This record gives sequence, C-alpha cells and structure tokens, in this order.
Amino acid sequence: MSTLLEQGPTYLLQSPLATGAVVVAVLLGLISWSTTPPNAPDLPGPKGWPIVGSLFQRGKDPASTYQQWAKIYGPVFRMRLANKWVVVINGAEAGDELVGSAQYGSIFQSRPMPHTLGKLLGLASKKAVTLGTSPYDDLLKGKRRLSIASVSPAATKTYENIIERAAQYFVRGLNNANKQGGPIDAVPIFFDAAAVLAITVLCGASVEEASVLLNDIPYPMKRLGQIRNINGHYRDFFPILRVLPPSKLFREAVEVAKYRNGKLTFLLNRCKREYEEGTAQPCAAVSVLRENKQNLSDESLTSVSNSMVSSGLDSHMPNTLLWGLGLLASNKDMQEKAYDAIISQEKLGDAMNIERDNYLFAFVKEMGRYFTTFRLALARETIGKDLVWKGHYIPEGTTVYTNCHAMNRDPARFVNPEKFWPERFMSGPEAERTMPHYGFGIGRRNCPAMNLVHKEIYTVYKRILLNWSIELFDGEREFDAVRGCADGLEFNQAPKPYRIKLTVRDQQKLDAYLNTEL
Ligand code: HEM
Repeated sequence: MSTLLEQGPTYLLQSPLATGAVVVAVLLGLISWSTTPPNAPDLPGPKGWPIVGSLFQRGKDPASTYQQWAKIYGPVFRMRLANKWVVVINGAEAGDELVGSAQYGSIFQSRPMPHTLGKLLGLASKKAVTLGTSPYDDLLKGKRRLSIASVSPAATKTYENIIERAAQYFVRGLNNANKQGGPIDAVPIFFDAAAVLAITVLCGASVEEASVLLNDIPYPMKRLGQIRNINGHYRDFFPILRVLPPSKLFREAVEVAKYRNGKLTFLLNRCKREYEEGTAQPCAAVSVLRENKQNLSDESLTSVSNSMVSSGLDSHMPNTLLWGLGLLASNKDMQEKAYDAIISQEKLGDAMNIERDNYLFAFVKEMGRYFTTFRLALARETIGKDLVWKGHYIPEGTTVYTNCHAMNRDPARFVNPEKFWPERFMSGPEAERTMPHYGFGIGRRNCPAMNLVHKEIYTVYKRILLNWSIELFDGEREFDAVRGCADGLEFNQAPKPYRIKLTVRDQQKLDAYLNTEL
C-alpha cells in the first residue's frame, strides 16, 4: 500500500498484478453499470446477487420458484434479471385486478421485444412476428380483431369437418404405429398431427398436403419457440454478450422463420385467390379475409396467419395433448368416464349440454388448468403510464410475467387446486364452473382460441377413445404437472417421455372409420 501511495499510477503500470486487478475492477464496474436497470418498481422481492440479480436463483422450474417466492413476498413481487426489472403476478385475485380488469387492463396490454427476438425478426422478416410477440400499437389492434373473429365460436363451428379430418390423421398415425406391435411413443405422431391440424384449420388444405408441407424445413420447428422462450437468452440480459457471433440456435431459428413464412405466404395467397373467386372452403384464413375490412397489408395477414399456426407448429397443442393422453392411459377410471361421456353425447346429440354435462369436455378444460403448459404465458410490458397500485409504484415499460401456473393453483380461486378434478367444471363451485381458468392467459392479450382449442382436443380424444382403450406400457407413472414435467425451463412444458399400449375396441369399426373419406 505504501508503494502504491508513494508511486501512484507509475506503480500500477509497472505491476502486472495491480494492472490486472484494476482492469477486472473496471470491467466489473462497467458490467454492473450496464446491467443495473433504472426505474425500479417499488415492490417487495428477492434481493438477488450483484450483476446477475435473481437470474440463477430461478432454478430449473421458474414458474414453481416464483410460486414459492410469492409466499414470502406476496402475490405481486419484483425481481431483477441482470439488466431488467420484472414484476411477477402470481395470485388469481391480483391477476384479475391488474391484468384482467377494465381499470388497469390497458396498462398491461403490451409485450416487450427482447433483443434476440427483435434481431431474428429483422433478419427473417417482420411477417414472422406473431401477435403473441407484438408490442401494442394500432396495427396490433387490427390484427388481434381479425384473429379473434377467425376463432370465434361461430367461425369454429364451420371448421368442424376440418377438425374431424385432422382427428382421423391422429388416429391413422397411432394405428400405423400400433400395427408395428410393441410400445408406442406418441410424441412424433402428435407433433406431426398437431402441425397438420393447425395448417388445415388455417387454410383448409388437405391433410395430405399439410403433412408434406413442412417436411423440408431444415431445422426443428421448435427453434422459433426456443427464441420466444420467456426464460430468455443471456444476450437479452447482458448487452455485453451481443458482441459475440450469433449462436447456432439463433441461426437455425432464422432459417426456420424464413422457410415457414414462405410456406404460409404461399397458402395464404392461394386462399386469397379462392376467396376472390368465391371457391374458398371455410377456414381461419378465409374468416380473416372476410373480416379484413381495414385492408391490412399482406405482411400483417401473414403475421396473423403465423400466430394462428404457431401453437400447433411449436408445442402448446401437442404438449397439451400428450399430458392428457398420458393421464387417460394411467387412470382407467377417468378413461371409462370419458368414454361413457362420448357414447352419451353420441346418443343425445345437442340434447346434452357439452359444456356442463360432458365429462370428457370437463376433462379437457381441467387439463388446461392443471397442466398449464404455457406456465408463464407470454411476457407483458406496461404501457401508457406509470401505475401506483396499493401504494406500489410500477413504472411504464416494466416487463411483467403473469404466472398462470401459480394462478391456476391459487386455493382462493380453485378448490383443492393440486388435484386433477374435471368435475370442478361440472358440479364444482359456481366460480369455477362459470369463470375461465388461466391456462389461456388473462386480460386483453389472452389467447383468443380457447373455444377452438377445446373443440380440437375434444375431437382428437373422442376419436382415439372410440377406437382404442389406452394403457401405459412401462407400468405406473405419475402425471403430476410439476414432478412429471420434462423441462421447466422450456418455452412450453411437456411431460416426461412415456409409452403407451393400444387395444382395439372393434377392428371392423376402426377399419371402416379409417376408410371413410371425411
Ligand atoms: C393448447 C393450446 C393453446 C394454449 C395452451 C394456448 C395458450 C396461450 C397463452 C397462455 C397465451 C398468452 C396469453 C397471455 O399473455 O395472457 C396465448 C396467446 C395467443 N394464442 Fe394461444 N394457446 C393455444 C392454442 C392456440 C391456437 C390454436 C391459436 C390460434 C388458432 C392461438 C392463438 C393465440 C394468439 C393469437 C395469441 C396471442 C394473443 C395476443 O398477444 O394478443 N392459441 N395462447
């Protein structure tokens, strides 16, 4: 120390150790400065570590960790993820009051544009931006209106035949696998068929065309979901890392986005031509075109179409179907009740209120609640003004995570929330029967497709259960939404791998069904 005091900067330059220490200190200071966000929300929350904040305290299942933190800091807390402050909403009441209410809902209606995603869109085309990843603006309002119209209950009714054809494609895939003998891994079958379902509902293509359409895309479709993952990329949190060359995952996602846009543009142009000629079949794209009174540009229409297919092409749809299939296979009692409900529905037709009296329908709803495959939904960003809520200050521009997983497990809102109990939507308390759960998000940016999704999942299970009884191949397995989850850090949560065994109920009926041209 005395040498340093006596010689000052000269000593620093002469001693490599001291120079190194100074460089490290300056670098740390710079990183800390560049990762300390201004304008902190005034809420309780975990303290976090220097520089990285709570980034590495989130664990392997951030939604469950936030649910635990909410017990310490309250249903709405703040945390710092390196250079970002994030507010996490965990309770049903707080979610309804903040994001779902007329009073505050508009403040929560934008989405942040993380660096990695923004860069991908710049390279691949703005057409690749789905509604789910669009910040709020006037264009978004128009696009959202179109997407809502295209999946309304009335529009969905006109897609029933398309959904039946896609359900037959699911059954064909399972039947082909079953004919090989041995256990069946439904993952590749469901991912392929869910993509076919999404494409056929979007543009009325035949299942044959849809099944080959995306075969030449060079990397797995889930690359795009990996870039959209709410749990983020280090480059989003540490600007200094952006000087590094793009990662392999990023480069592959750009290719996928470019290819996918090309295919969707082709399909959409065909729909447009047929719509103008008056020969188009009912499908979501035709509903969009019919509703497009503002004459949105081709770019906007492709972007809406991208939004309509991404859940099937990425993972929410196949993952949701895989959780439910496993549960049905593992629980004979539920499977029998679901089968009986299908038979009663077939006999009674419209005389049965499917929403209220059908066990399989209730099972489908409960799957959405219990498994909440999209646990943290898509991030929000506050817009329009700063908010003071119960004395807490949340500045405009704050990133917000709606923890749908925790809201769906809030005991103040759901009786015995840890239990998978479809009957809650049939004979449970009125609040549960009449209010939607949070599996499709909340408020002004919620998922518009809940009706369509319920119908699609119901039809797929109905066709599977009418033809087979299902068992687990490898013995008992627990389909617990948390313990049974493959990877809590993924964009969308899948069950751990499992295999099933199918026993044909009536071979003649199965053959006749597969030979029917729908
Ligand atoms: C099992 C299937 C699905 C699940 C679990 C699901 C769930 C979700 C969730 C949680 C969100 C975010 C909502 C929020 O931030 O509050 C969302 C957004 C969205 N979903 Fe779905 N979804 C599914 C299928 C679909 C389908 C089939 C379509 C279209 C045909 C669709 C269209 C959209 C759109 C357009 C958005 C963005 C809304 C916006 O940002 O304004 N979803 N979905």
